[in-house]
Amino acid sequence: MLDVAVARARILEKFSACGLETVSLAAGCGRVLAAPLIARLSNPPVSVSSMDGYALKAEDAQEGATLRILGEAPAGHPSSLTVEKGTCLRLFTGSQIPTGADMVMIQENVQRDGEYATLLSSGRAGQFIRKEGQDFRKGDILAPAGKTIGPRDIGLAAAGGHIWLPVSRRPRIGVLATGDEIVLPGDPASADSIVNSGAFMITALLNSLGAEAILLPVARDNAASLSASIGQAHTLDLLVTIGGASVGTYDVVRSTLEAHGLDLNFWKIAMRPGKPLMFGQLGRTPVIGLPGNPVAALVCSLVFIAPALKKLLGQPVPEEMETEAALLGAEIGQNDQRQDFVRCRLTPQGDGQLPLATPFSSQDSAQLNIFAQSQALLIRAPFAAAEKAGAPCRILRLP
Ligand SMILES: Nc1nc2c(c(=O)[nH]1)N[C@H]1C(S)=C(S)[C@@H](COP(=O)(O)OP(=O)(O)OC[C@H]3O[C@@H](n4cnc5c(N)ncnc54)[C@H](O)[C@@H]3O)O[C@H]1N2
Ligand code: MOO
Repeated sequence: MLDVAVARARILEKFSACGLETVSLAAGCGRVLAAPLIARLSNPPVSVSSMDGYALKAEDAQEGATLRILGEAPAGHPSSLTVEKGTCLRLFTGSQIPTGADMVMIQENVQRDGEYATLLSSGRAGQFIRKEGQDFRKGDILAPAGKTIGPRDIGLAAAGGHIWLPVSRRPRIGVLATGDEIVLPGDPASADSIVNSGAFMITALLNSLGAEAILLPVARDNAASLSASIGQAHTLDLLVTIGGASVGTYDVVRSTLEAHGLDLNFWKIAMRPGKPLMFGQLGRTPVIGLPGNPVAALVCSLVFIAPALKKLLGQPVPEEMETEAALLGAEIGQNDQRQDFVRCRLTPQGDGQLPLATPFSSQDSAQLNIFAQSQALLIRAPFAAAEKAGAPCRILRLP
């Protein structure tokens, strides 16, 4: 059985960026930038006031000084007047700073009497002025290629004068559940039916990570039924099958894929859950065969498909799986030859201490309830020795 890190590397080397498209700013949130975002404007484009008040010269800003008010300039209505010594201009938050002025006195510190303003405090040059380009300047890099665009990036892009964004195309990933016993959620079910939780869970995960996951119709455990969906593989960036990957008489996924020309890269890895994982290439489309047990299917998706998806999106992928440090919340026995991904609770600890990772007593790979309550997977290397509570360990946080 193949080592998990080797399997991950063999999968990742077969993936590369799947292409670009242009989307409107309004549709950009959650997408991945395909080129650096360069500011087309400065922000603010001119120096503006950050308060409601009066623009004046710092040399006049002495407590008790009385200045003549030249007029007013609301935001969006700049004044052509020049502030000379002994004068000021009424303005508001966002108003352009008029020529000649180099500071703003807030209105709370001004007593107005008709055309005259008496200062109730002193001030200094630059006070309450947002200088032109203070936030960013035309030509600055606002966000690098590969960044997932969030709501704050949308604001930044808008302020930088962008209405169209170059983004990575959302990779099309077909998710194909297989099995005679599989029914759709809500469908009439007999006592021996199993609801297709797997495909819905994987589709949700992949969509949340930036893919366009396509829930394919459930295929039955026969070549004819599987062939209908396998025939669509060339339209996809990745085909993911669920179930039928093990050694049972009705596990026909691999043989049917091979009949369609699958170039098998590997089958079976030293991982729990996830032993029957399969990987190969059908023409130009990579195919990942996930185990049927839904927990195994999702754990394999996190470990193998999530980084492959990053590559399809043109994002950098660390060479090794990204794990975090934690402490064991309970003692744990010696591991066997499979790298273990143990469902556990995470308990935060105070004083900058690492969280405690406590395994659930049942680790059955069909138990979705325990899986949903788990916050992390405790990772145990093949043949890891027994450990006492409090020992350092590595975890993978669950989304
Ligand atoms: N003799 C052996 N038996 C098994 C082995 C083995 O090495 N030797 N491996 C076990 C392991 S590990 C796993 S994991 C399972 C995976 O087998 P398959 O990938 O062939 O999956 P199925 O047999 O089709 O299904 C397993 C289980 O999961 C249910 N299932 C399938 N698809 C879905 C879905 N979309 N949503 C929810 N549940 C699903 C299915 O009904 C079965 O109960 O094999 C072990 N056996
Ligand atoms: O992949 Mo299986 O879930 O190891 O039991």
